[in-house]
Amino acid sequence: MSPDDLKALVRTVPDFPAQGVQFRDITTLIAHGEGFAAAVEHLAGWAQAAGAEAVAGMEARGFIFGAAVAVRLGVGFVPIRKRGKLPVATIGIDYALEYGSDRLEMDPDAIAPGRNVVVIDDLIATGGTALAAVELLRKAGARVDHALFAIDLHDLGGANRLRAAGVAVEALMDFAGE
Ligand SMILES: O=P(O)(O)OC[C@H]1O[C@H](OP(=O)(O)OP(=O)(O)O)[C@H](O)[C@@H]1O
Ligand SMILES: Nc1ncnc2[nH]cnc12
Repeated sequence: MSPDDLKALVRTVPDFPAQGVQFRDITTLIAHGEGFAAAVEHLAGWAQAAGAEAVAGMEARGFIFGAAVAVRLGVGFVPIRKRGKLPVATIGIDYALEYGSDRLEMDPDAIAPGRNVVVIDDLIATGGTALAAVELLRKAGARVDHALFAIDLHDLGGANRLRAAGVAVEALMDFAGE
């Protein structure tokens, strides 16, 4: 399936979770077996070309694509969690979202220092989540040079913010970001 075919599988829900936000919903994409597999295959190709030694994904939607790509490549998966979920001492960072703010945490033992980790999420909007994940992984000693997304809301500038932080960015689909 081409990226245009995949784009047609994404549902747009107006005014969720706040007035004026066009929510780009992957539920309909991942419900489609062939579409989900094709999206994972595209992302896995990029992750392999980036030399991924591990994949990191952000709770919750980043787990869906990130874990699938990790299994596809036969590498480990690093879960970047929302606040208060991990049973051990964590490193954490507060960050702003298109529609609110939150905190990401990770177990510093989840990745060996020096490992080449590729960050994967369903979507990049402002880039706040992905930048926080990159910062956390780097704090844990990982090398983070690549981030991959199913969807880029390009008007919101997140991909360029990541590039300014030294991270190469690829996305399967572009959507207007309002
Ligand atoms: O580029 P940003 O402006 O940071 O926005 C993108 C993030 O927002 C969504 O997650 P959300 O925090 O809504 O959580 P969820 O995955 O649990 O639904 C999405 O899955 C990304 O992680
Ligand atoms: N517009 C949007 N649609 C879906 N997920 C998002 N995360 C941040 N902005 C989003």
